[in-house]
Amino acid sequence: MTASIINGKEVSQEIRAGITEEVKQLSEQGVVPGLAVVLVGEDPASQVYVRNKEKACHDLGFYSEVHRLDAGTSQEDLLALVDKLNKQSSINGILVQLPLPKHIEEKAVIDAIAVEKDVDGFHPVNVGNLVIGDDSLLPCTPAGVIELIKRTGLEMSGKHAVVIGRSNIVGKPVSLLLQRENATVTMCHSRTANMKEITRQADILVVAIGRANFVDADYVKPGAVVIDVGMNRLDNGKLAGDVDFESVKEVSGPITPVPGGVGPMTITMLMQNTLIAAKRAHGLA
Ligand SMILES: Nc1nc2c(c(=O)[nH]1)N[C@@H](CN(C=O)c1ccc(C(=O)N[C@@H](CCC(=O)O)C(=O)O)cc1)CN2
Repeated sequence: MTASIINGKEVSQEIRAGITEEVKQLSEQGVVPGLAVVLVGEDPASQVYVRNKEKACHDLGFYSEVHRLDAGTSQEDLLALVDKLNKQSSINGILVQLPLPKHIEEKAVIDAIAVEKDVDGFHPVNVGNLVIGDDSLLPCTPAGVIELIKRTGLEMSGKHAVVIGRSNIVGKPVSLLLQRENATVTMCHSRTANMKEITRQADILVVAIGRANFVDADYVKPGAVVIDVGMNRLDNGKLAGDVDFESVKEVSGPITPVPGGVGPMTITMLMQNTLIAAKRAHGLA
């Protein structure tokens, strides 16, 4: 039997409809959420993502600023801009598009963003709050993964979730968020022995290993929910996930495609975080 497909675009639209409503209500109190996006250099994919963020702000009624800086911009100048945005009251969220050019230290820039404006959820204080279970701005892609699993109707509590990948921006935070939902979580990575034996026990399988079509049907327990966070650009220009969708969908339960699965959720959760940050800034959350 072929699995049902989890449509990330549709879920995004539903969430955005809710955000639009909240923005309308906030505007009656004179509050407009504001997002600043900073892009350094001309990476083509980053340019597309930044344009999409700008469009999302426009569509949802947010105030937005996009700062496009030369590839040769110094770290000092970038930090000065972040400092200025930290102090700007019309800005509730600051996002520095990654990757940055090699001469700029990513960590120095992330650490410089005010914790309450860190709508990427990458600042060490937000990461620490996530670890100890305190309120924090959640990283967008992992938050999107949890939202998509919820939409399948599967109760995560007590289920075995296996996460393939241990990156700071996806694997680690996703595993923490799954634990928060009371799932029993196992993490696998490039050095895991007998990976298939472990993944075949998963009721929920989240794949974020960065290798095109790595997971095939042999890795998957029949009926398991499969979430593919991979985005690999192939030599033919096409986008492939970390999951071999055609093979896996024959055995799995609900499954996300690439494109059209987790990807669209990333920008939507960013907008959600900016809304939360704006409400907190005005004592409304
Ligand atoms: N500061 C940040 N930088 C980067 C992040 C991030 O969350 N914060 N994530 C990625 C890029 N990204 C958003 O910035 C992003 C990636 C992919 C998508 C998306 O909608 N993907 C589509 C396919 C798009 C395509 O065809 O290329 C999909 O999967 O359907 C949105 C946002 C790295 N940098």
